[in-house]
Amino acid sequence: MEVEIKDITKYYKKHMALDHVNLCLHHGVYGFVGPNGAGKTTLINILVNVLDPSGGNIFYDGKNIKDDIESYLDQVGYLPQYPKFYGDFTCAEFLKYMCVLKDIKKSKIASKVKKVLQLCNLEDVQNRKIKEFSGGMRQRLGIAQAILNDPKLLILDEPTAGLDPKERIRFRNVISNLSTDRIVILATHIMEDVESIANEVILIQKGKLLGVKRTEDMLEEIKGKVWLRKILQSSLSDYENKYMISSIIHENEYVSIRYISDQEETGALSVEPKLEEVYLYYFQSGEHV
Ligand SMILES: Nc1ncnc2c1ncn2[C@@H]1O[C@H](COP(=O)(O)OP(=O)(O)OP(=O)(O)O)[C@@H](O)[C@H]1O
Repeated sequence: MEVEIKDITKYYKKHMALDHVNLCLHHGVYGFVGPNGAGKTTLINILVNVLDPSGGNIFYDGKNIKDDIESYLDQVGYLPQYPKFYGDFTCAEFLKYMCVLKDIKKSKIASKVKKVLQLCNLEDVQNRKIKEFSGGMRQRLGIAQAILNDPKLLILDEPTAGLDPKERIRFRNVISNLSTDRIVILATHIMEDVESIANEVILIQKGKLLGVKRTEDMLEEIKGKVWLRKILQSSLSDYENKYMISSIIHENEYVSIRYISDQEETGALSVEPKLEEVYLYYFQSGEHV
């Protein structure tokens, strides 16, 4: 299984939202990461055929998706950034309805719905109306509808935004269990999610692909560049002007800061980097990719 994104550009009027993006994806979970407005949703909308690119092509297993868009879309599952549901449907009714829209054979609907309810931990609430669902339950329902057709390419646009930690972990586990033998693209700003489930990270900024990196390689790259130091409150602004600061904890007249510096920082403690700090390192200046 291979998805190849070849030379994709997208203009919104004169604004270039994607600038000759080239990318080749194989099975596994990819974190799709970049600042607001980087072009993630635009590329996703092109991948799910909601938008046409201004230039370039997408190939699925070597075939241009435009040559047989129906067969390609049969392989795609998609959870949009802001999914809409019919609140008066029960969870199970909604999934059955989605099966019909997805053209799933009538004889298979009951077993498909049962399977996704189980995978997404929704069995207990299958007969409740969606309007009564919490944010986490809605997101799991969003995944459930996206995997009804057992897609080989599963695309999730910011699926854990707004979820509490327990629901996020639950959601991450669901995604991990789905990741064998398919491509999962997870667009997110939550680096903790990327760290715990993605094998590789696609980095995008201002419409340009910066690279595809393994999470452990990214962490390795900034090893020895993250520092912890206790400073006086009064010198905080100097540090803020000079460094990328990833955390600030106030303790009376002192502040504990974690910050990123390429230089050896005498008097500061070198600490294990977090993926959030990698994000800062890559995107604050854009120089490091
Ligand atoms: N329909 C549109 N018309 C005009 N410009 C658009 C449209 N959709 C997106 N853009 C612009 O294209 C660029 C990429 O937007 P996009 O939504 O793809 O970014 P994103 O990485 O998904 O951002 P976020 O993380 O905030 O969701 C931005 O500059 C945005 O303002």
